[in-house]
Amino acid sequence: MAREKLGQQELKAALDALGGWTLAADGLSMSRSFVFKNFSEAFAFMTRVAMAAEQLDHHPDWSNVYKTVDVTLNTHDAGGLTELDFKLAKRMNGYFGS
Ligand SMILES: C[C@H](O)[C@H](O)[C@H]1CNC2=NC(N)=NC(=O)C2=N1
Repeated sequence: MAREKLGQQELKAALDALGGWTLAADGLSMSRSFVFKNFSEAFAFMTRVAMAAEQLDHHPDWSNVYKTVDVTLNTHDAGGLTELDFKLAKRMNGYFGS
């Protein structure tokens, strides 16, 4: 259920409700850049997200340069975006504070 690809309308609604994330041109993934005050804060965020990712068994594609964490989410198995991506994205927004 949680790993089923969302339909076009579900996807639009979920993205609007979430806030801050951009849908890729092909519609198969979504991305957000999180910018922190410094490296420590960026890495603390990544640590919290890593715990959540393990809990959900759902993991981000991400990179970190100094105080910026660039994240892309999708569900490989489903070949697109699923409920799980939105669960993880919501946690990230929560840890970030918006
Ligand atoms: C076996 C295990 O459940 C899968 O490999 C999980 C792990 N984490 C995952 N994370 C993401 N982002 N997409 C997946 O399809 C995925 N699959």
